Amino acid sequence: MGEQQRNFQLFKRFVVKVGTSSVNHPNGKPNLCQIEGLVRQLADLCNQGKEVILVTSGAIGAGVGRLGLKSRPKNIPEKQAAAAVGQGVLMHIYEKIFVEYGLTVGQVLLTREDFSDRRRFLNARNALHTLLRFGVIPIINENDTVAVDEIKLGENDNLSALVAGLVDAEMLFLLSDVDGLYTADPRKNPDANLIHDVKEITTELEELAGEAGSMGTGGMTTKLQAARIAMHSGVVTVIARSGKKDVLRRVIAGELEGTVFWPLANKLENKKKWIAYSSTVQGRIFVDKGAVQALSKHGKSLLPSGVTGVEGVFELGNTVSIVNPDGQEIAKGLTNYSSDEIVKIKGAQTRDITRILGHKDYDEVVHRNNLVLDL
Ligand SMILES: Nc1ncnc2c1ncn2[C@@H]1O[C@H](COP(=O)(O)OP(=O)(O)O)[C@@H](O)[C@H]1O
Ligand SMILES: N[C@@H](CCC(=O)OP(=O)(O)O)C(=O)O
Repeated sequence: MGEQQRNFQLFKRFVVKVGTSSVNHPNGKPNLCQIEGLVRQLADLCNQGKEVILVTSGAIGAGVGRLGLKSRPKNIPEKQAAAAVGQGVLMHIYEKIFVEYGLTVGQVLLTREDFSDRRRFLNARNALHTLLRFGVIPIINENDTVAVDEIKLGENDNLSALVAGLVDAEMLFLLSDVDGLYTADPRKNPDANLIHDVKEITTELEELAGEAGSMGTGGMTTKLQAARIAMHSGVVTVIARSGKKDVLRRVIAGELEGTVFWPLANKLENKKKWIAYSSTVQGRIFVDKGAVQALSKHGKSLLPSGVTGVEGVFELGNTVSIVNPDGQEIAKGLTNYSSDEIVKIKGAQTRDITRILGHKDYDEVVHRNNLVLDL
């Protein structure tokens, strides 16, 4: 991607995420004008031969509206119930409007586990690719009715970035009730300025990101998390205002709209993308300074000799976090040995693994092909 070359017309596959604040009015009733405008734009992209995947929030909000609740529920069972009602309301509206444009939609409800379990991840990927092959527009939301806290993402920014990685999209839109990322929350600071381009998500930038408005969940914090995942996955991400007329067409044509997050030069290959952002970390492996050097500077695998400790209970093939002597995570990877085995072989030479464990399937605790640095 050329320097600041804002022209995305050649892109074929787009993930468009629309937040609660764009889909619902503050009372929870659907914002039909906004939904209609969005569907019209998505339909027009399809008419140009492009593929679109819609990630939509708003089920809980719509459930609140339909049930006539006074406010958004705080406890999980009520959120689950509101989502069960609201998801149907939402899909009914989308289906009705998309059909007017001659397009077919398919509902896909995902949970965290659909990403963290490699088999389910590949299943979801196959299903989505098949929907696209059939010319269907997948409409995705988190499966709020069954997703309890432990398996919940809780907001759709991260979900949409994982979906963009899952379907190998070229561009991710995070449509919200704000023009993009500002130097401060524009609701609280009217002098804040819009940032047009981001090439790296630094800690200074993260400090600019504030909380959600009255309806949304994640605010700018989760949008930056999503942008980081997308940047590492080679996906261009744009935060823009959903209510602006023809915003998708204008951004794609290269107009100076929203905040564009540019992908990093070295995008992660598929398996590493999954290790870094989708899989669930099951434990931590502590390493010494020499191992940090070997991994970070010389692209080596992690050998038992560099391991100083283990935390958590995990099995062969699980994802682990690799931690330096200062307690900072330096990498994630798939382990070749269980936590019990690593306790026994930590600090040992590879030639001693068989003597200690009675078997040796691998020299490396984590092979460099299954290791992701620069998270
Ligand atoms: N630095 C910032 N730049 C822009 N918006 C910000 C910033 N910090 C916090 N926000 C808030 O984030 C809100 C959008 O996030 P959120 O309410 O979660 O929307 P959505 O439902 O679209 O995901 C904006 O309305 C804004 O008030
Ligand atoms: N899955 C939830 C979305 C939660 C939420 O508020 O998300 P967002 O508006 O993207 O911050 C729903 O449909 O209500």
